Amino acid sequence: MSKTGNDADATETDPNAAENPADAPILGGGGPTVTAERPLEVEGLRKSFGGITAVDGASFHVEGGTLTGLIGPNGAGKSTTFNLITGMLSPDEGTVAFNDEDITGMEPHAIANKGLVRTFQIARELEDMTVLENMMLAPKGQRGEKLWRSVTPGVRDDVIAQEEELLERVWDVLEFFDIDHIADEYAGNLSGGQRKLLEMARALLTDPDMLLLDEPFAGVNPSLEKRLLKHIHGLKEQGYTFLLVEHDMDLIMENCEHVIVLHQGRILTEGTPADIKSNEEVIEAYLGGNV
Ligand SMILES: Nc1ncnc2c1ncn2[C@@H]1O[C@H](COP(=O)(O)OP(=O)(O)OP(=O)(O)O)[C@@H](O)[C@H]1O
Repeated sequence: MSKTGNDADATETDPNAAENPADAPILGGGGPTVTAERPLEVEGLRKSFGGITAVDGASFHVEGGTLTGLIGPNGAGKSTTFNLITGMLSPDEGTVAFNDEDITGMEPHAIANKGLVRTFQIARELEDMTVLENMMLAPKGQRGEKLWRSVTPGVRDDVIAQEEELLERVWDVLEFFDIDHIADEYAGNLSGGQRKLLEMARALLTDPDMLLLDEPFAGVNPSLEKRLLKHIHGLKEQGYTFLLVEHDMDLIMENCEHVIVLHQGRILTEGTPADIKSNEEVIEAYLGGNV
């Protein structure tokens, strides 16, 4: 696989994108370190903003090694729930446990260090850096921070060895996402879909056990969407756990094994895609909502 060239659009049209998850690639040397049977357990989560109760006593869990969908009409509380889980917001009530540890109210970086990671849009200031530079910065302040912290000051060989180790891992992840050939491209020049791949690659570099994906397919063309899904299924096969917020109902129904429905801050119901599709309450919530 070439590590040179600036064909920024090459990843947009991959005729070889696998449709069968069994054909999905496997990331060498990766895999989650700890995965509890139920890595994520949310209990009685509540959050109000002034008079608006965004999350109103939500309880649910996510099984390890699954792709679980979190859906609901606009304003149902999905983003707020993500923010409460990842420490961006503190709940008024309730608890969040990750890998059997109470992480309620912890700082976002502490939660990421534990292996619960959310994908983030590439910040404006990172757009002037290349894909490779973006990747090299990714572990700092997140889970890979331990790699940097453990460097003894003044011991140059250690620093070099650790940088080499990081670089090797970076190339592994870039190759896994098929974006190694645009490593020298500025992040600001990437297409919407390529950014999404880079965002996920950065998140993966932090050695997560579980990834929270907030509309990862927004603005992504169908062929790249297929590729992103292929990667997600490949990672799932390796034991990674995913919680996905997504408005495209067909995509959720075709790809998630379990679906949780939020409505007005509460869990309306949960089950297999087939259960959810035929659930009258869900249909009503969506018809009443502004989907
Ligand atoms: N910071 C905030 N201040 C005030 N109200 C907020 C705030 N964040 C969310 N809300 C309100 O809380 C409710 C839930 O919002 P949230 O964004 O969590 O829903 P959502 O399911 O993610 O919606 P969407 O699908 O439209 O993104 C909405 O009524 C929203 O207006």
